Amino acid sequence: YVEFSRMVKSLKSHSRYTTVFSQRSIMGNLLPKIPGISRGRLATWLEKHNPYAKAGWDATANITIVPRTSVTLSLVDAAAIKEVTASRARFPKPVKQYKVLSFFGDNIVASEGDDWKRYRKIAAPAFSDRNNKLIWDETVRIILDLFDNVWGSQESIVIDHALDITLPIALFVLGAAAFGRRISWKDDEGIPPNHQMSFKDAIHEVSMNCFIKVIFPNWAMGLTEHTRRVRLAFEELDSHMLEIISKRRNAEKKEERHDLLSSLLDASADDPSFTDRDLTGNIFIFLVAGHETTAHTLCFTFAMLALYPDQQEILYQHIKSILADGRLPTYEEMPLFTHSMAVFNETLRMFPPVNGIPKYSAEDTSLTVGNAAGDKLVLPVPRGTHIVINTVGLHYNPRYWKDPEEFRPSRFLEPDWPRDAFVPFSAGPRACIGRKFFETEGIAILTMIISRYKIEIKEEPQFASETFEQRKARVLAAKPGLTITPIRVPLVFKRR
Ligand code: HEM
Repeated sequence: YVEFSRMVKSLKSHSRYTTVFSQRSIMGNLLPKIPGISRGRLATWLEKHNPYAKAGWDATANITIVPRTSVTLSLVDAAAIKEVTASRARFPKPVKQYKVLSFFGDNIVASEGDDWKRYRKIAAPAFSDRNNKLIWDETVRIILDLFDNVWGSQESIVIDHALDITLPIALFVLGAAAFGRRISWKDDEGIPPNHQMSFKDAIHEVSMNCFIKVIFPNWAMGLTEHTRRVRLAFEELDSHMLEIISKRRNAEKKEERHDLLSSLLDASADDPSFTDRDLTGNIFIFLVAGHETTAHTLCFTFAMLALYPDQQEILYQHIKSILADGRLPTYEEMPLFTHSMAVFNETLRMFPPVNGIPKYSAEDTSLTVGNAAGDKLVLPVPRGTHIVINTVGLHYNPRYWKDPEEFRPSRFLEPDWPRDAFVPFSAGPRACIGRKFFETEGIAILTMIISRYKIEIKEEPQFASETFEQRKARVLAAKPGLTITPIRVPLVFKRR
């Protein structure tokens, strides 16, 4: 209580609001917006920069009572965010909040201090240029497989929800580039002896149902057929992973492989304290961290290009200028696809999958925040204060982004775009280690699809009379998930 009252006092007259439940509590995540009780799960996404404009400062404070009395400082000021992300010791990650992600073992995401340093050091070589080349080549193979063996000679392909293709694409790339296991669109692998599920089915079930494992304790997973299947998938993926590891360790002839698992195995060979559990924990976390984030970003990117055909045409013309003869793009050409990168950056600005990045203050300190008028305010930040980097509020902050509601990829082609005000991958030493992984697969996917197909929104009779704004709101509607989730993006891919 003493700590809490010190935190509240330190806010002096700074803008604050009180709710019973914090966003960190289960109820805070379940309840809708009820003034004084809960902010609602989608609050950060829906409110964007508005609460800060109203408060007159690019930081607001939320006083909460459950799970315990606390003050959460939410930031949309680029300089303050840079300071927080750069100072890992002063503003560490509240790892307790991530412990639920340790089902397969401790890992890089759910650790801090020396453990995290060790994991990061071992994981870093896995995200090398050689792995990026593998990601590119595997992505090209997966998209060609989609074109040839799923879409075939059809002139137009109707997809009821774009996630139906972006989730498998992201999963197949992870299967190949993280686990070294190729998965194809059509083939159904059989169930190997000693297993009740194939690797493909286990990895699919696990990645689609992570949130169930996060929410339900193990005993409750036995209650329904669906949760029992999810539990089985987790057990099966665990044993598939351990088998892959043991096969690689015991292989007589070591193949030269560049997938994440092989790199982790090589890098951990000199560290006897790095166990198989550390390996499964870290490989699994790449799946959690890299699947939904990538699939949702691809889905919103396709939706935006379909909603804004002029932007799609600019992108198509740029891709065509590089691949004039219709050939496949190569990894070496990746830096040339500047428009593809700009489209992704603009989508990640408008739809950052991770809406809030949590930190806390490990000492009594202060942060300087600004406002639209150019004033500065020094906010005392007592030890124990929770901090949230609000990526949505920052990305829609008009101090940094002109007309933030507009989809304008060209802003990322300007040499002086505000880099500190763009943090979809966080920043500083704990920034996303998979950023280049995503960019590599993303550019290969977008370039191949746009060079062959024109993306349009599916026309449906029941929506014939809607305005552009209504259509946009419908197509871009999102719900909460591990990351912000598009509800239904119906598209048509028309062969060019
Ligand atoms: C659009 C794609 C992606 C986005 C927007 C994204 C975003 C983020 C963010 C915001 C963080 C910081 C989280 C925090 O501090 O709580 C993070 C960390 C991380 N991401 Fe990503 N990510 C993406 C793709 C990937 C991929 C493809 C992988 C791996 C294959 C990956 C692996 C990781 C890992 C291991 C961390 C923890 C790093 C550490 O703590 O040292 N991410 N990501």
